Amino acid sequence: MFVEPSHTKQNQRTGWIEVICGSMFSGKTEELIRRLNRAIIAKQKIQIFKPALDKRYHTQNIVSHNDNSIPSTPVGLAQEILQYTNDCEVVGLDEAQFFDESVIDVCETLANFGKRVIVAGLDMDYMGKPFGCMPQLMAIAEFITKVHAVCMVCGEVASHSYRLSPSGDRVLLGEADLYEARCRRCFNLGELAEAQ
Ligand SMILES: Nc1ncnc2c1ncn2[C@@H]1O[C@H](COP(=O)(O)OP(=O)(O)O)[C@@H](O)[C@H]1O
Ligand SMILES: Cc1cn([C@H]2C[C@H](O)[C@@H](COP(=O)(O)O)O2)c(=O)[nH]c1=O
Ligand SMILES: [Zn+2]
Repeated sequence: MFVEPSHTKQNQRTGWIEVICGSMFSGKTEELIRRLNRAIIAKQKIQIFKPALDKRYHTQNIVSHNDNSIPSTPVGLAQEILQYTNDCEVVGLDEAQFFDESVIDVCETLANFGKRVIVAGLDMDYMGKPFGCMPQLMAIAEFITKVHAVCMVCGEVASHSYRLSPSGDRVLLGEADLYEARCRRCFNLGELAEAQ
């Protein structure tokens, strides 16, 4: 389990970036909420953001597949985050794969200002390709946690998000009606069957 480093000297604090990545249903949002709740217990000021396009479950809150939730601010552009984060110590971002590419500079700026930045997002899309700015965010992060789901076909460790619909759009919001967590083998077998 990830244990956060402590900010020791108030006036000499360094910031950092943490990335939580994995497939759908792997527990990214749960882990983000867990870390943010611990920051709240530690009496730190937090701000949480999600891309405005992600309106599943709730327009404001971040909600996990097992119904944990925490209030957030939806933003259209990543740059808007800088307007809300002046006096906070911890910044959380969910569904980071959907943010525009300025999210990389925004995270770096926040960390350079001494803030703890926790970013959760899908590392791969439904084709098994790196998703949005997640590779760049992982490159600049101090800490990366890859979480895993359970393969819905064989029960092994799942790293992939298998799309059950024929849509070829990269962005297709949905839940278990449209996606299944799968291990590498079951993901590849599914792709193969579709191609035949
Ligand atoms: N195939 C699966 N593997 C693991 N957890 C699953 C699966 N399907 C549903 N879940 C539920 O999803 C929860 C994780 O949800 P969440 O944190 O929202 O994941 P993510 O943000 O990675 O999509 C688990 O605690 C579990 O209750
Ligand atoms: C793989 C994949 C997913 N999406 C969408 C589906 C969901 O709305 C979110 C992921 O949510 P989660 O919290 O990680 O479960 O992303 C998509 O648009 N395109 C994809 O390729
Ligand atoms: Zn499998």
